[in-house]
Amino acid sequence: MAAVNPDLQSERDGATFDTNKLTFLLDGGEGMTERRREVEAEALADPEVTGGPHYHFMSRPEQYSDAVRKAVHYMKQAKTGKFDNPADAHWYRNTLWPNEMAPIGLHTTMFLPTLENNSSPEQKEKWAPLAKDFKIIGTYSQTEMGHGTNLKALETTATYEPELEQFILHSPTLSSIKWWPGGLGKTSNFAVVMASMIIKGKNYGMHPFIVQLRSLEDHTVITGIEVGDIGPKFGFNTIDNGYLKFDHVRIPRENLLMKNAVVEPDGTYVRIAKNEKAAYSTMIFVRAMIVLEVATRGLAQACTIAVRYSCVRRQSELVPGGPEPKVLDFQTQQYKLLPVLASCYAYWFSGLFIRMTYFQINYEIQQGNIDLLPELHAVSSGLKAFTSYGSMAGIEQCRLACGGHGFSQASGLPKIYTTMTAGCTYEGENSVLYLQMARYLMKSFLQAEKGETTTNSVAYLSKKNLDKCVLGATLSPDTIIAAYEHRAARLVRKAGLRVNALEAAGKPYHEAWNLTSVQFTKAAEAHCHYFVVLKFADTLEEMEDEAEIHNVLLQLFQLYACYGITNYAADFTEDGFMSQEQLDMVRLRVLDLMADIRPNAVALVDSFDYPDHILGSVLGRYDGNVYENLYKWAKDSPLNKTEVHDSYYKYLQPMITGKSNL
Ligand SMILES: CCCCCCCCCC/C=C\CCCCCCC/C=C/C(=O)SCCNC(=O)CCNC(=O)[C@H](O)C(C)(C)COP(=O)(O)OP(=O)(O)OC[C@H]1O[C@@H](n2cnc3c(N)ncnc32)[C@H](O)[C@@H]1OP(=O)(O)O
Ligand SMILES: Cc1cc2nc3c(=O)[nH]c(=O)nc-3n(C[C@H](O)[C@H](O)[C@H](O)COP(=O)(O)OP(=O)(O)OC[C@H]3O[C@@H](n4cnc5c(N)ncnc54)[C@H](O)[C@@H]3O)c2cc1C
Repeated sequence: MAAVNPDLQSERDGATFDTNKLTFLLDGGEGMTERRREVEAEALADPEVTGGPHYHFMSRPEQYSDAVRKAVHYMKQAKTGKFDNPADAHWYRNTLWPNEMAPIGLHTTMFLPTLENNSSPEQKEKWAPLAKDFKIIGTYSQTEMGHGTNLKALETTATYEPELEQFILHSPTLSSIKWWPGGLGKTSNFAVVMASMIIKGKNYGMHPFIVQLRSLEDHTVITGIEVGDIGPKFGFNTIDNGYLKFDHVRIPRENLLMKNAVVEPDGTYVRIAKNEKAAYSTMIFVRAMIVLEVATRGLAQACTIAVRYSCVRRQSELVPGGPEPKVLDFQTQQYKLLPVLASCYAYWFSGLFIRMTYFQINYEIQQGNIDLLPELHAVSSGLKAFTSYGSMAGIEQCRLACGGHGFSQASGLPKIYTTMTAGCTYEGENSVLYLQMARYLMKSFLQAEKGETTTNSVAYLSKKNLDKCVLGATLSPDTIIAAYEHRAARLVRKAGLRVNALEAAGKPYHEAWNLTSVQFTKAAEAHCHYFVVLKFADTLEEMEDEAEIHNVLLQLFQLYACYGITNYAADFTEDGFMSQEQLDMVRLRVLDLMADIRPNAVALVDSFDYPDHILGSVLGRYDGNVYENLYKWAKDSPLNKTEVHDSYYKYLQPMITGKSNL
């Protein structure tokens, strides 16, 4: 192993805390870290994982094909039961496909969970083992060319025919063609297809059906089905997002997944689920997972790259005539990166929270208690939107902080960005999800107005909030939380009152809502911001015996909160809640906190504990040996395989010399 760049080593030597211990906290315990490292180490030692062709030097068809090679490698091992623990499987896949979508990604994250959570016990017994053993490979096929958001408008029909006890799947229009599902184009042989169910002329809305798409013998497409890849995208090169068209394809009645609703042989429809949105359950699962597994990890990787590089990169002068400083010593560079680093930690703790909450509430839902479903739907929707947007913006900030080299694929940042930014759109477009949360906020506001107590994430709405901000220079968590509560409660109330006023002025509710929806998305964002601040503070409060780590996390918490206040200053000040003096103090504290955190910046990103293979970055290498590896990267570029490129003979030579050697 090459010696560590002294500029990076000195950073590590100067850290005030043990990075390992912080890693344990992030992973959820020392045992979890150890197990993750074991899984990663095994994967990293396997040439099938690390030895393939260079991702960036392949064409897209090659990238897809190589990802399928890896998928087969994964499936062979999974079949042995090696990855029966979901966490192990997850760590292994992250190492196998760093910042890439696996062609079987939808199989593991949506197809299998939908079979498990939406099937009757008999169906589960039939289908889940086939899927777990990869005897069938499936995807989740919901979105259509014409509709992704508005699920009530899905046009694919599943029309029941009692005589033959079959459903007939059909795509009646161009816009009804299924469009986007991952792994659909070339990889999957099965899909859960979401279609509007029609019985005796009545439309019962979207229901899940399990449908075979391709032969299990030779992968040829089943008669009546047309399926293919939708072409190159902004990113997601390794996955075949696909299209799917049905021409009166018949499937047995039993292929309706019947946990939530049953269709009897004579066509009688029986609803079982207490909540009519039960069929939406897989989306809640994925939204809850996106917060930590997509948004936060993408941002943490980008931060690792940019912070390490900023301690290796020397440029310009700080002291006139003096040596070139590390660029992280410029205050403006700290302002670019350290608030983003603080966001990473803030999102991480909310991600841990929503993951745990999802599993707890889903367990209750499976037992038939759906009381907390609206809370889970609202919080998972809001946090997905809030963190994916914050991460997208933060990754771009990291790229800008790396100057010219940030623009190279060698930085690893474009790949992280394009993979992560898709998370702002898929699984519910962010504005749409904020508006879902807003519905919940509006209801809670009305409850609070009636003097009822609101609970869980919206408990603060029925509390008496402070009229004046008591935030002082010590930035105690309680005063920070109170400020964020006040802001969110005020924005929710303002939006709620406007809806009421517009209605009172004669507007129908839907119009009043639309005319208030910008305010409501801002209120939802403010609510999420408060919630993330709160979960960070809760983590600090629950921490045991780790004074050094507590210290640096408290600084990050304060930086996250103060930076948020300065960015949304008007929200905190315009009603006279926070004074100009307090705002000025907060602005200065941001600068002080950056100076306090600066010596620990590298240790804070090291604590994320990403192996170089996962980062995929020359700039963010653990050893900091950036320049020699940038040079090597360039030499490996396919354009440098020959001294004179073919295009010279084809185009330039005839123009320059008037003759051609071809
Ligand atoms: C220890 C380590 C362990 C590690 C293990 C981890 C393993 C995890 C690995 C996973 C890792 C990462 C995952 C990333 C993988 C990413 C791949 C994803 C690829 C992408 C896939 C997709 O995009 S699939 C398609 C997704 N599509 C959507 O999201 C569509 C968005 N639209 C909707 O959801 C709805 O149509 C919408 C909510 C917008 C409106 O619905 P509609 O039917 O019109 O309903 P409304 O009338 O508006 O509302 C009626 C009431 O229903 C409530 N409601 C809506 N949705 C839900 C819901 N889902 N659940 C509950 N309730 C819902 C709504 O709030 C209304 O209620 P109200 O009371 O009337 O207000
Ligand atoms: C990379 C990627 C992977 C995907 N994978 C899958 C998959 O595996 N399976 C699958 O089924 N789907 C998948 N999708 C589809 C994805 O779920 C949808 O694209 C997403 O839900 C957004 O829906 P849409 O495309 O219809 O956007 P639209 O709804 O058309 O959004 C366009 C604009 O309209 C606005 N808008 C729409 N409705 C409203 C409203 N009610 N109020 C206010 N504004 C509104 C939006 O905010 C947005 O600005 C994937 C998409 C991507 C990009």
